[in-house]
Amino acid sequence: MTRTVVVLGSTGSIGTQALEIMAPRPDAFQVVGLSAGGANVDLLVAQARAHAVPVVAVADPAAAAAVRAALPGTRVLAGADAAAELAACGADVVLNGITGSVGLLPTLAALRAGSSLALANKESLVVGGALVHAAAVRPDQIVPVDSEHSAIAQALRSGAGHEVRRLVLTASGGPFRGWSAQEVAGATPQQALAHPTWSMGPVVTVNSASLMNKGLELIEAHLLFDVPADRIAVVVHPQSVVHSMVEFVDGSTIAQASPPDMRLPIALGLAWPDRVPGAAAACDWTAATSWTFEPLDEEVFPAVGLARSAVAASATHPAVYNAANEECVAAFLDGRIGFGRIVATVADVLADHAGTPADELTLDAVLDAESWARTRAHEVLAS
Ligand SMILES: NC(=O)C1=CN([C@@H]2O[C@H](COP(=O)(O)OP(=O)(O)OC[C@H]3O[C@@H](n4cnc5c(N)ncnc54)[C@H](OP(=O)(O)O)[C@@H]3O)[C@@H](O)[C@H]2O)C=CC1
Ligand SMILES: CC(=O)[C@@H](O)[C@H](O)COP(=O)(O)O
Ligand SMILES: [Mn+2]
Repeated sequence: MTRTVVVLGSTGSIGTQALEIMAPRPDAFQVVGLSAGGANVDLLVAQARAHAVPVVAVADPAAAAAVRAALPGTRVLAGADAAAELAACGADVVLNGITGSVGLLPTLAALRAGSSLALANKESLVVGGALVHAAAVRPDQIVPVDSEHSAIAQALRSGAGHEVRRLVLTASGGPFRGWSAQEVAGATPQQALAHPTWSMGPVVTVNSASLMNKGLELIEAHLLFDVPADRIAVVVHPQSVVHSMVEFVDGSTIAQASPPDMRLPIALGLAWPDRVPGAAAACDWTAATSWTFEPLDEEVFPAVGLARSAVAASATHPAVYNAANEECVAAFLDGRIGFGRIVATVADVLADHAGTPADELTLDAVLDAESWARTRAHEVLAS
């Protein structure tokens, strides 16, 4: 049966790969909506034409006007709420490939509309926490696309929840693996954007370099799989072939392995629970190869430890962790601060946050915490 699919963030790394998967498989997928910020109008227009998409949502109003002019006969939604409006259309699958916590309202809208949510936008789950689960109208509605969480979801097909001892998230270690704290503090944007194994958008790439990505993923795994943070380990695996593991109570570990290629977890997210034949290449077992694993240097990379503290502190600390980081990454990429200030500032902002208990969590509390964290991050950076 053909699935109708909305792609949010269609012009980004996740979005373009999703369209690449769906284009040659019209019997399996029909693209019924695209959304983007508006920075790449020509690409968005080309995508809409290539897939004969009836509705396009664009956050930037001026870019939306340009898209409307280029696509007569196509419905164009414009403005900050456009992605959420599109996400609410009731498609079979909504792939959220937006970057940043601006993806929260579209995530909630897709779930409330009953769509299967193929979730690459980890930030929306991290910041929304229990509110995201509460928006779901049926079990298993959220299908992880993040490579580690897709790996865990696949490994969990092998055993019941009560048999799980712990989850083991793999981390590439990023471009600064093995560097001293002093060297990391002085890293340039060019160095931070040179990921050793993955080609991704700029924000997640910088987050990989600071290990903030792994901190976000620890919170994401805790929320997705309902496993306490102290039963989620992080291990550095520089080859990025083992995408994560589940350790079971009898000492067995199930790992998911494939060459680093997001088309595999994206395709599985779109077709879940089915696999898409030929989505990506498998490991080549005829060539000599080595996989290595090493502990994370938590002194040089304190971001994962900070994520654990954020989960323990209150229901809004994860939103603060993410929002402060988003502001710092933007400042770093603009050349306004050094790399070393990113995680240090997130730590300072977290320490200043009063927090909201889990039983008092509301959307307003999350949005207020985010807004406070962004302001506080700028104050810390200016001080
Ligand atoms: N890339 C990867 O391999 C992986 C990514 N992820 C996660 O997936 C998400 C997307 O990452 P990635 O594809 O790398 O990011 P990119 O920066 O490559 O793409 C981001 C996309 O979001 C769009 N966008 C930005 N703001 C808005 C908005 N307000 N409304 C609608 N769309 C918007 C951008 O549009 P425009 O072009 O107009 O700016 C673009 O299409 C992130 O959460 C990331 O952490 C997770 C695992 C792997
Ligand atoms: C491909 C993917 O899922 C990214 O989130 C990836 O995890 C980044 O790599 P590291 O954060 O492990 O460096
Ligand atoms: Mn990941």
